[in-house]
Amino acid sequence: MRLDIVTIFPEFFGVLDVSLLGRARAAGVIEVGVHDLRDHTHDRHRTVDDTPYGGGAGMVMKPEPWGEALDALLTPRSVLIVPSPAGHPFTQRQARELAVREHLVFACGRYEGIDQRVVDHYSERTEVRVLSIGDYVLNGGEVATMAMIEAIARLVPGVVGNPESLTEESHEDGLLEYPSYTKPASWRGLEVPPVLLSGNHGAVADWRREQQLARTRAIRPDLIEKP
Ligand SMILES: COc1cccc(Cn2ccc3ccc(-c4cc(N)[nH]n4)cc32)c1
Repeated sequence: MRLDIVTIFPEFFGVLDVSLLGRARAAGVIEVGVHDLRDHTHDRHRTVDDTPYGGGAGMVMKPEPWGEALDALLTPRSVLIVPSPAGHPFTQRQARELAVREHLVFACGRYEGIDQRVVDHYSERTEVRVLSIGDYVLNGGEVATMAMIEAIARLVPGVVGNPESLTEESHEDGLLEYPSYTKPASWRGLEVPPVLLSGNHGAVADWRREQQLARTRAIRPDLIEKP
């Protein structure tokens, strides 16, 4: 898999060399390119934003630098991912879908966002996903991109040491995960649920499923599909 990130803060992504992704890059499983949007400006001030048509507060990112930057990166097999508070929810299902794709290009906006014509233009000629990581507003797309890259990269074969650990996670089966315990069996008067010490694997599996359902009903009833 290749990831390309376009941003006005390329230094933000330096951490990708040390995280989980660092090992994946070292193993050649994932290639990452970080690109400064300002390299695609041609004025003395390297301008990437301007005032919004129709008035209003803040600034909007100009389409021309984005067009030049994305033309240089996108191929017909790419997926262009545009983080936005107005996007479709980024979910574990999205992460699974994107983890098997060949080339992801992340467009990290700032200010009040990117001129809409950029999404409109590329939607005509490639796959574009405008995605939100949650119902809150960040200052730009970089943090959202980092979160999505981590969620996606860990599902790419060869990135995580033990692939089995990926199957029993929250949201993998549509439910929240069960509570986990380790030694000591008793801590500050709190005991590990006895079933987990029983050695009865069937009873443990049943208990864990019950815990998943109870937790999901209590914390995220929206995840339980209505019959
Ligand atoms: C576009 O509308 C906006 C309105 C007010 C501020 C901003 C700031 N901003 C700029 C680019 C950008 C990209 C992503 C996000 C974002 C994503 C999520 N889940 N929250 N926030 C926020 C971004 C944008």
